[in-house]
Amino acid sequence: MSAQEIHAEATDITGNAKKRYSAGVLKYRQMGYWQPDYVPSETDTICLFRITPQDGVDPVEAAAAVAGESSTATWTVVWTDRLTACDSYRAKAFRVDPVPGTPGQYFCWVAYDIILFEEGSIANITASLIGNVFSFKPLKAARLEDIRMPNALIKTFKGPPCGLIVERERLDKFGRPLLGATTKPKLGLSGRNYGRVIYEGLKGGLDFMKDDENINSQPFMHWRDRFLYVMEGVNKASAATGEVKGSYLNVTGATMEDIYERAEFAKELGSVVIMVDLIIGWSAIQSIGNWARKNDMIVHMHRAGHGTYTRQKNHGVSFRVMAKWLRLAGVDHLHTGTAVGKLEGDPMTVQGYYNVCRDSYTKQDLPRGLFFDQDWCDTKKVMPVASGGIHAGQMHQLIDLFGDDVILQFGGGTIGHPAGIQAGAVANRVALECMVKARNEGKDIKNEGPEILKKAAQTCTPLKQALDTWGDITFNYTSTDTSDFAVTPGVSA
Ligand SMILES: O=C(COP(=O)(O)O)[C@H](O)[C@H](O)COP(=O)(O)O
Ligand SMILES: [Mg+2]
Repeated sequence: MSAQEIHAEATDITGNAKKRYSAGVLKYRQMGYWQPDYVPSETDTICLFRITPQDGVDPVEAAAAVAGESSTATWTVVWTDRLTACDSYRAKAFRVDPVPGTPGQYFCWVAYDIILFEEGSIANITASLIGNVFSFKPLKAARLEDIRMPNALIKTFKGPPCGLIVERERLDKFGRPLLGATTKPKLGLSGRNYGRVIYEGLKGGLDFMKDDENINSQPFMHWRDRFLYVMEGVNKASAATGEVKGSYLNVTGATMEDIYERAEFAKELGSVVIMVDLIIGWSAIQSIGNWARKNDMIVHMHRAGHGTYTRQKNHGVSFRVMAKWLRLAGVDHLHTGTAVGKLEGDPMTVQGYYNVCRDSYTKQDLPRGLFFDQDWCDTKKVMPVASGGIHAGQMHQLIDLFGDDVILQFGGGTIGHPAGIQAGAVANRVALECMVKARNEGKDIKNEGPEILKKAAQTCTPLKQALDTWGDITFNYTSTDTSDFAVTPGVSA
């Protein structure tokens, strides 16, 4: 059946109210969820889903079902639709294209009226867009690839409590990426030993230290102990270096009451930053964002667990969508990948996540996985965090890929240094500063980077030791999540 025939059939049925609302089962496209002539309005949200229909299921009907199940539909006609402005409330699938080079998969575009979403609530948006529809039997798999949210919806969110511009002002650090490190081992250190690691890292030249994702309040170190020793380390290092220093105190806990109690104590101790993990959930993230806004606190967001649903290309949600929602929900830092480190990340796809965090206006950029223009309406910018298996020997690649507005975090790549933690931090700071200087002088750091590092190492033993230890370490594996398009139509590569 051609698109015109499908459209004619749907119009015929929707035009005939008796037939449309007679009890029984109709195809989703006959119920009005497929409208190939629909032109999305300025206030619509547009989603791009990648769908894999079951064998024998018509892709157009599958797309209509996605629109139906993520908005108003159920499996059969219900007369109560007629008690509503159902023509507006229905989401509309309006375009279906085969995924290039991937038989059996289709991209489908679905438009949602603004009336469908509660203002300022990511929980509500996700309940529709990545809710029941992902378990729908006629689909083998589905993935929310990208989303365009209208200005009217964007303006209902408060966004990052601090934002990257104000963060730099509070820290008094400009013109270079910030440096951090995740404390290792992840679990098991006592409070006093933990505080020592914090001091060493900051004193050696890092701007931030960081709690790991799974450290909360275990028997080996209760949270108050951790906070007290960490802040002792932060204060001593600030005094010794004359720089503002911070350590992301992980306030993640079992309940919102625990989270608030930990955040209040972090504030009382004078910390500039707290941390939460994605696993606390959307409502908790928005709540801690509100708390941070009131208390002038930077919120660091770790994203542990996202790979369970963002990594596979055929099912789940793209991290670019998660990044858009997290920016609106209200976080200041967001782990967005390294491309060169130990964890999943195709360089172009990862750059797409960075753009979503830092753009004032995101332009369509298919090679980076960005399907839509997105106006951020002056929502503050999120500081992206590159972390996971990176070391000083990759400094040129990291700066070339991500620029200055990024936090580069070397956990093992600081604490595993053969001459100790301070030496690890010195190596990273010297590698960073020599690379920024070279770039500012107009050097081609992408190609000359290894030489620039080698030269700096002649007068910096810790950097020499870092390069000798890790210089050859790479993680060259095929990425799972890559773009389906080499170039954006109309834009030369
Ligand atoms: O502990 C680390 C990194 O430690 P190390 O520097 O020793 O590898 C973080 O949990 C990862 O960055 C998370 O991954 P992502 O940043 O991709 O969410
Ligand atoms: Mg970790």
